[in-house]
Amino acid sequence: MQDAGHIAFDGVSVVREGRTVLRDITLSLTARSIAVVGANGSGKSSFARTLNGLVPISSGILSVHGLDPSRDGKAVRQRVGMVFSNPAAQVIMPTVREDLAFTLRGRKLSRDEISARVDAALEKVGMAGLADSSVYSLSGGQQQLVALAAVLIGEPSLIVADEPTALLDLGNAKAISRILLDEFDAQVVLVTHDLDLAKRCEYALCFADGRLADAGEPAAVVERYRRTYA
Ligand SMILES: Nc1ncnc2c1ncn2[C@@H]1O[C@H](COP(=O)(O)OP(=O)(O)OP(=O)(O)O)[C@@H](O)[C@H]1O
Repeated sequence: MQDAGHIAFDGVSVVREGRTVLRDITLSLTARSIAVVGANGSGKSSFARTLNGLVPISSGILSVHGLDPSRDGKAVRQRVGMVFSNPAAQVIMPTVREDLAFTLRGRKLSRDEISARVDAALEKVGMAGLADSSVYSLSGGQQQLVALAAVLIGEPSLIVADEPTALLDLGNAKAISRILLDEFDAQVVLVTHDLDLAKRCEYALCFADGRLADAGEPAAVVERYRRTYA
């Protein structure tokens, strides 16, 4: 597709419950990995959620890989995978295998194809041995790996991860960030308060009070963000 890997905001604002939470955002993103940093309440999650239409924009024009999230909802949801901090809220079906297979509903795949894709996705996140386990018997970190596998299995062209490592121990946090930043070969938008993680992305955005306060090379953006609190 012509616009693969291209996210464009043109004068986008978002009003939630009468309050402007994103103001006049204009940017063009083609980097493979994009960190989103900023203070609590600065608009990072609202920004992330516009990308798959979870939060509708109120004005301006938004194009995500050539799609308009407010109009092409179904296509956008197939193409844009979301990962949040709370894994328990993301797993839907009782067993790991069922949960991953659920993502593929409506894709007209045979049972064998579904099974092969489930196994491959679990292999990618290092959970191959737990396919038939109950999701509820897993640790939070393992559940987050399942949630990520459930996104990967849909072969999205963009993953939007909102604080995906916030509740995880160091080992699981490293596993999630390695998969997202080193192994996944499409685009990633990563909202994070972990500034070292942000620096590992190719590009960074910093929000302040609903405005795009800074954008550019991650180490420089992080350093300027740190200085605002010095
Ligand atoms: N569902 C909602 N309805 C109305 N306003 C909301 C809603 N969710 C968030 N907001 C408001 O939007 C503003 C931006 O919130 P958002 O969650 O986007 O910020 P954030 O930068 O992700 O914050 P944090 O780092 O705390 O997660 C805040 O003022 C918040 O109160």
